[in-house]
Amino acid sequence: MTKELLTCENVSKSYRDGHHDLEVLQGIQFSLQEGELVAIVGSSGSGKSTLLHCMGGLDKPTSGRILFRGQAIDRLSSRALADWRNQELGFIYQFHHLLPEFTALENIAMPLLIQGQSARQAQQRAQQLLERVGLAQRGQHRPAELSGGERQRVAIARALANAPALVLADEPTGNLDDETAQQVLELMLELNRELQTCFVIVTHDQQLAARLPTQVQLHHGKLVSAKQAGRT
Ligand SMILES: Nc1ncnc2c1ncn2[C@@H]1O[C@H](COP(=O)(O)OP(=O)(O)OP(=O)(O)O)[C@@H](O)[C@H]1O
Repeated sequence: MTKELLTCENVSKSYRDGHHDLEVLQGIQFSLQEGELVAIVGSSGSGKSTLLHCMGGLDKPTSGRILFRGQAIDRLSSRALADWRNQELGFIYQFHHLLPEFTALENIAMPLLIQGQSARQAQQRAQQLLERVGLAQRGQHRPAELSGGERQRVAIARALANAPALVLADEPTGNLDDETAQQVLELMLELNRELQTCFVIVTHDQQLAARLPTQVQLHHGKLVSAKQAGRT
């Protein structure tokens, strides 16, 4: 049986633009199930990143609610929101956002240290994750010493460090050549199956989106379709 993980309930977001309100998201309504794999697609400026940021509690809807396992995240104090993000969410960005002065291993261990794990525990977990993403021998390299694909693998490992229920990825392959993008996508598909972690992947790439079982399409801030493979 599927269980609801996150629900966008009539989510709208607008920004003040001089004397006008710029409506970036309008009445978005959909639910993610535990362990689901979803693409958010739409042309540039359609509101994909804004929606992802609202889902991750990095931005607040102007109206509507985001519920995580039934609890409205906008009701959380900023401290509770930060704890929620730490425990339940992982983020992957187009540009890896790894800390340049730290090694791959240290970058992955960082969220665990912040959570209060011992250095030894954090290192062990980081090493396991490095092995899982195929970079067992690269732990001591700094981001500048890794290829673009390797950096994204480290970013994926870091996003999974806390064993989150939900990973939000904003154009995770947008900066990679086609072959590397395919490999990085395959890795995310495998990890979704293995760990039952829900992945939401924002992408411009229709071919990549077609590999995912569910696609949510935005057009000018409105949800125009939510397609599920194998369902009508
Ligand atoms: N902080 C902000 N203040 C004002 N306008 C904003 C802000 N953030 C986003 N916007 C506007 O909201 C709209 C949607 O932006 P968003 O980044 O969500 O789109 P996107 O679909 O992710 O685009 P892209 O694919 O190019 O990254 C754009 O018109 C953008 O200019």
